[in-house]
Amino acid sequence: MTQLSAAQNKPSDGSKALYGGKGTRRITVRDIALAKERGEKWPMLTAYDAMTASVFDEAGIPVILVGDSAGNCHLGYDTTVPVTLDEMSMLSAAVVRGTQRALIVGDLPFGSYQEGPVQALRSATRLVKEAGVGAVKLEGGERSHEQIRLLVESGIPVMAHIGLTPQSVHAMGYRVQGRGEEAAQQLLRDAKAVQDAGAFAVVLELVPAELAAEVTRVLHIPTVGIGAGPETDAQVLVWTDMLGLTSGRVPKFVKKYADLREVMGDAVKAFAEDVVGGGFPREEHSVH
Ligand SMILES: Nc1nc(=O)c2c([nH]1)NC[C@@H]1CN(c3ccc(C(=O)N[C@@H](CCC(=O)O)C(=O)O)cc3)CN21
Ligand SMILES: CC(C)C(=O)C(=O)O
Ligand SMILES: [Mg+2]
Repeated sequence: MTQLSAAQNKPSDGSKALYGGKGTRRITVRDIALAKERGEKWPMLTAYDAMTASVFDEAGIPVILVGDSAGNCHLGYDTTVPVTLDEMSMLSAAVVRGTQRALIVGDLPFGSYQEGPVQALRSATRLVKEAGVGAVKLEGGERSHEQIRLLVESGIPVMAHIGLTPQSVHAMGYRVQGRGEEAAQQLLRDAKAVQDAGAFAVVLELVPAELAAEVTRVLHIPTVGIGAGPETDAQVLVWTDMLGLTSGRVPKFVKKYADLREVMGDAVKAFAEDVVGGGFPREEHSVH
């Protein structure tokens, strides 16, 4: 177990930062808390399989979310709503196996915690014991504070998620949250509720940048923005969006860092043309 030096406020194993730090020791929620004290920003990405997660882990991404966005980005559903706990457990276990350093956060899917704290604990325990995640995430502010409290009391770190909560798409749509004085006050109450319940971080999804900045100043736990402007402590994107693999429309807050759909499509067509035209396999790909 690596000792943390309170005086330096740094991990004492030589790693300087969540991103850019060294070593393969698993990052913990304690490391996340210290990053906020240092005023350090950090990146988070989703992943749904071991291979992709290993790329992000080797690139130094300190926190990987096994998002229920797997529903529409990996499993072919239209939304996150149909995703099951069995599916999340299987995908989360793969991401844990593919990584050494990143803190792995498993999303609790719709229907696996809404019944109450006991159901939430049963579901989160499965992700911790079967999949090996270091933390879980669930949606909702004031409405989920009892679930968060019991999980944290039971020893399971919780990342909260407020603002746009996609599991409620049939009730709220995919609309910006926290616009107007009343909605802004509700978002601030939600943020304080999850902090008071013991969450170690909170995702702010699709909220005005000024409001996300205010929440980030008011809270002592880190905020993780997605469509929430530049002032949050961390930023998260869905990996298939930022690498250009998502089919169809992506939210406007996404920055596309590569076009893997084009790269993969071109490569697959080159293979197909080789097969049809006799360009593959050649002598060097053959055995005798
Ligand atoms: N591919 C993908 N990317 C995501 O970021 C994502 C998912 N899927 N699935 C789960 C949730 C759903 N999310 C969404 C889905 C739609 C919008 C959207 O349509 N937003 C509009 C703005 C709406 C408004 O202005 O009120 C947009 O044009 O971006 C945003 C976030 C974020 N998450
Ligand atoms: C967009 C992030 C925060 C998420 O919840 C997911 O990918 O499921
Ligand atoms: Mg999610």
